Amino acid sequence: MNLKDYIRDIPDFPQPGILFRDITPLLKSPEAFNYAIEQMSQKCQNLQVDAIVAVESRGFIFGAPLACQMGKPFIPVRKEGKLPGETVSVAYTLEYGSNVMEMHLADVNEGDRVLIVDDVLATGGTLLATTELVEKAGGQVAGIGLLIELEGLGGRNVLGHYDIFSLIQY
Ligand SMILES: O=P(O)(O)OC[C@H]1O[C@H](OP(=O)(O)OP(=O)(O)O)[C@H](O)[C@@H]1O
Ligand SMILES: Nc1ncnc2[nH]cnc12
Repeated sequence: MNLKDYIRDIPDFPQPGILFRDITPLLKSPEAFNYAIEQMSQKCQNLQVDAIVAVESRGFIFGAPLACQMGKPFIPVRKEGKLPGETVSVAYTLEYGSNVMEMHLADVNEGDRVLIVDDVLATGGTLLATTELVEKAGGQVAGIGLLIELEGLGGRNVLGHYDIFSLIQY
């Protein structure tokens, strides 16, 4: 199965100059979607993961089924103002904007090994901010799992020493 066949390129979305990698064709194929989750699960088998953290909203699409498949807790990172409990928060920039994200402080136990999941790594701003949230809450980043890595945008350099895997590279 070639997962790239299920990604659609949309030029100039959401802004002029951005080549948007659209995952919706993959989501419409149960075979491709299931294959992607299985591949992610296999790639993190040796990471000794205690919990999965994923970023609203496209990160949830991959993080939640992966957590179910691995039998691990799912912890949502949400955009500002959505989580009702005590949160840790961080401001960040991404390829086409800036934002604030939050996570419930009590969702991560001290020393937990957390796998962070998202659909796309572009500049790395979103994932770097997510690593900060996990570490502020007392967790350790066991690894970062992605469907797509946009290699030309240098996200991997921003994320330095973390263990990163991706299923599709451009
Ligand atoms: O590496 P970066 O430059 O930070 O970009 C990657 C992020 O951009 C997208 O999220 P977006 O904020 O567009 O939100 P969405 O998931 O709600 O569509 C994508 O889902 C990643 O989280
Ligand atoms: N080029 C891109 N395509 C899809 N999602 C993205 N998130 C950040 N950059 C992106």
